[in-house]
Amino acid sequence: MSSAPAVLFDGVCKSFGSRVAVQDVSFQVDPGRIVALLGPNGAGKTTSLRIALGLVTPTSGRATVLGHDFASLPDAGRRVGLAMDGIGAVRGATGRRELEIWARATGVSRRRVDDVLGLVELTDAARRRVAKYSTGMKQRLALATALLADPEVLVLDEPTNGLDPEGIRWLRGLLRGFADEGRTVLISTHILSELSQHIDDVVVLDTTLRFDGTLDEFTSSGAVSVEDRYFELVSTRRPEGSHHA
Ligand SMILES: Nc1ncnc2c1ncn2[C@@H]1O[C@H](COP(=O)(O)OP(=O)(O)OP(=O)(O)O)[C@@H](O)[C@H]1O
Repeated sequence: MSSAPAVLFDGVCKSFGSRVAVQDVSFQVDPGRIVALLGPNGAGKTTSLRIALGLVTPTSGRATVLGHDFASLPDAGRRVGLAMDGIGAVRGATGRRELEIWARATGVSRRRVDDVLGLVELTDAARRRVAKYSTGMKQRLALATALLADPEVLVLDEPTNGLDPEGIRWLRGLLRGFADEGRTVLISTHILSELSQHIDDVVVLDTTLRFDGTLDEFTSSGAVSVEDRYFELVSTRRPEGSHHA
């Protein structure tokens, strides 16, 4: 496994026309950590993740994953697992079929498809069409896709959306087991409530970097609630139209 930072942002800026989405953001995500990327709607979280994954080119600065620009990361498709909106869905396919397509694309054995279906507890639903899945089941399938190649880094956009409390608890255990093996999880979220249960480090963005440290530092060792600290750090009123659909 790589000894480089799992993810590194170095002075990253991104503007879309005159709109500044991300401004001079630098932080590092270390291996073996579960890190939450927090911020209000339109704060630049998705843009930042897309920059790290080579899907968006920064206006200036640089982001690396496992020590490389994503585009030049050897074996990137297997070393980094992604669960983001718009990635994965294959029209009309069953859960198993969708995973098989991804397995073939990344050179993963079909046996691993059964393994990840078991890991995300979708074995019994594997032959049903994804279109009929509940939101929580779709989240599990997205996670299965991300885990397929047994990656070193997992990047998950809002992974608890649609999960019930039992599902959230299950996800927590799964991610902790993953990080305990020295792998890294970067989660983008704006759900604060369950953070304290499964996060090691916190990065707060609101166009600029507002915080980067451990959860313990974030809450001043429990003296301040996650919510109170968050609202101290971000602007609560956002200009009209700052949130894209
Ligand atoms: N492709 C694009 N073209 C123009 N503007 C964009 C584009 N992508 C993002 N933006 C703008 O950049 C800013 C940051 O958006 P981004 O999606 O990164 O925020 P976010 O923190 O992920 O928000 P949310 O929590 O609502 O998903 C917003 O003002 C958004 O409107």
